[in-house]
Amino acid sequence: MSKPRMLSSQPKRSWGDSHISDDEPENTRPDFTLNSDEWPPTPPKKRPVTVAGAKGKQVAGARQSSVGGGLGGARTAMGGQAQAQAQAQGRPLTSTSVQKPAFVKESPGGSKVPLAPLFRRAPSASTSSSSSSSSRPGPSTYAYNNPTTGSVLPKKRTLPWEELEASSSRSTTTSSSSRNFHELAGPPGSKNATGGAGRLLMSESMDIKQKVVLSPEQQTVHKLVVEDGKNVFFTGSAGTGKSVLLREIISSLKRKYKSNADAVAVTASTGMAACNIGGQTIHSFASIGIGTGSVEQLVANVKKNRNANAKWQRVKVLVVDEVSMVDGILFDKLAKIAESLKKNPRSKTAASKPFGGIQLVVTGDFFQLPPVTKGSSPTFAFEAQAWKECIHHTVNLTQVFRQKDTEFIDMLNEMRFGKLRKSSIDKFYALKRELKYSEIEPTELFPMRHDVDRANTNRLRSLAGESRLFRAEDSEPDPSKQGQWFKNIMAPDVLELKIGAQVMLIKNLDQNLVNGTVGHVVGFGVPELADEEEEEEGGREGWTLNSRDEPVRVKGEMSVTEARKRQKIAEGVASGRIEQGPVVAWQTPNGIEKKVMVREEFKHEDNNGQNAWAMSIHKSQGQTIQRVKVDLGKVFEKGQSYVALSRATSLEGLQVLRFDPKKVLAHEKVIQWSRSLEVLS
Ligand SMILES: Nc1ncnc2c1ncn2[C@@H]1O[C@H](COP(=O)(O)OP(=O)(O)OP(=O)(O)O)[C@@H](O)[C@H]1O
Repeated sequence: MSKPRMLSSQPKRSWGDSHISDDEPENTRPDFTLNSDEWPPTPPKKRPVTVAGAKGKQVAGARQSSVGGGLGGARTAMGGQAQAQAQAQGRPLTSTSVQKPAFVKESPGGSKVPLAPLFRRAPSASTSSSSSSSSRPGPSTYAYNNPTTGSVLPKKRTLPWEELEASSSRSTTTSSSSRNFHELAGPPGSKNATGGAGRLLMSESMDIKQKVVLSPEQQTVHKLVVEDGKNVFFTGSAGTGKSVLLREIISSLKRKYKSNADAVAVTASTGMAACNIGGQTIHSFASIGIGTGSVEQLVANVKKNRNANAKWQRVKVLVVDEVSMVDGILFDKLAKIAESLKKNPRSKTAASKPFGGIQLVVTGDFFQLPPVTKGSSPTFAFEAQAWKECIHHTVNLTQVFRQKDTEFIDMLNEMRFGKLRKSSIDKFYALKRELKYSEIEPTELFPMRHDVDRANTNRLRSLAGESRLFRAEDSEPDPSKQGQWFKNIMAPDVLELKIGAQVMLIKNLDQNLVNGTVGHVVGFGVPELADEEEEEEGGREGWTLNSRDEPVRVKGEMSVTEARKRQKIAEGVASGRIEQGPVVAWQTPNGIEKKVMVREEFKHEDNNGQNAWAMSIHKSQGQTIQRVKVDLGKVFEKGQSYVALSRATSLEGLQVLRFDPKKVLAHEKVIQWSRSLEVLS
């Protein structure tokens, strides 16, 4: 799997979203730590951080950092131009990190916008016995009835770097892992560029990725999967922590099977969703192309392919994310393929085990986006025969983390089932009012991709100043495969930015700078300056260089070493050897502005996040967004309204345009199926 590195911007690929029916990734989640004894969680201890400054080095602990973002906009043409420019400059265009910044627009200062704290709502009191309705090992379906009243997660953190001098007067923070941003078409020696003038300092301490503790119900699922080895489907409404849990499960399973790299197949229904969990599409894993043809044909094809067959033989656990978009017919086919391929031909008595004996870990919310069909009604995975035979445990997560307002949670739940009360309808209508904001504009969600592109392009064009184009590099060594990965990630492969562009973080940098955080570009800087840190903080005696490049002792200036280094960097920037990246002022959930130099490496599992002024509802699936403006006018899919509105963390941060209760629909089959779910205490 290629490890994409991300670069900078210039639209080659638009930001907004890919096609409505395109695969769309889900967001990266912060790291969570399982601690069964501890709930509510206690904040982890801060760890000291060391910083590597030079390109390609890492800031310890900030491995997941990165920004994503994108603007719709001059994509193809600019991409080609940018590429040509980069090639002309002898710069590589390969490498797969993708950086997706979230960009938004400037705003004339103002109050900070605090993000809503994480909320845990007490789960419903309903509990009952499990049922088992299959002839196979009886599937049980339950929700964990969590009696605790959780507390808010630790919020406080400090970023590792403070950029003292950026192109704006505000302080800046930087953190990142490998920096693999490359500017393509930035104006050489741009005035906007921080260039050698920027200096990144390490701030006091850095509690990078603070651990989040899984809730008891999440832990229950984790145990069922990892310790008990059960076939589990866990579901739950939007914001109940399915993605967070899945990430933890994947990493635990990988540890469990560390001697067999192919033991855990991490897959999802779409490329984008797969990318978010560091996996591949279910089709790709199974080596079945688009999955047409009979089971026999598909099995024969796999057997002809040595690698594919070996992969099937070695797999022990199959993880499937976003299962709501997996077609039920495909699910049955996969089960039969697995049974056929995993059958032991040497054993006369060997009967096929369900799904070939592979452990299944499946998650998703069938009330969200359904399988893509051409006109006909979709067949859901839960309708598959193999589903009944193979899924032994269905767990319904009940604790909503994304929203804290119980009224809002109830409204969303009604919407999920497509049945709104009059009072809720009135409230949704009332949400058409303008949102108040001081700096960061609400991110607009549209059903249609072209509306997203238009919105982002218009906003970018309306900004004064020059565009800077950044291209992601792909670390994939095989030239024929380079860049392929880009289409499956949220980050654009080429991103166009200007100072003032509103962007959205699409990776988790730390506890505060999380996927979905929005900010705006305030300048362009050089990450290499991050090498020079704390010692130079304010007011002490130091050295600088005069116009003849001679060290001169001055008060409050930099050391001669630093001065020389900065000088070299300035020269490097001027000659094009050293590339700059965007400096983004993020509005963190606790209302603090943090500036971060964005030049990150994206790995498959890092992908997450969204963009700037606008994005599609499909792409927003999985996101948590503080201020959202949703236009439901062109909603065309059941579950789409629910996905869109459930991205918001609060009613205060949600504006709904063209709300129409008739467009709040759920699939009847899903409603019926959900009634069959029972709950266990
Ligand atoms: N145990 C937890 N403690 C604190 N916060 C959590 C926990 N689990 C999840 N969250 C937070 O809740 C929010 C929603 O989580 P997540 O995206 O995993 O939900 P989801 O069920 O996958 O949502 P969706 O179905 O909309 O994609 C995120 O901000 C996540 O960080």
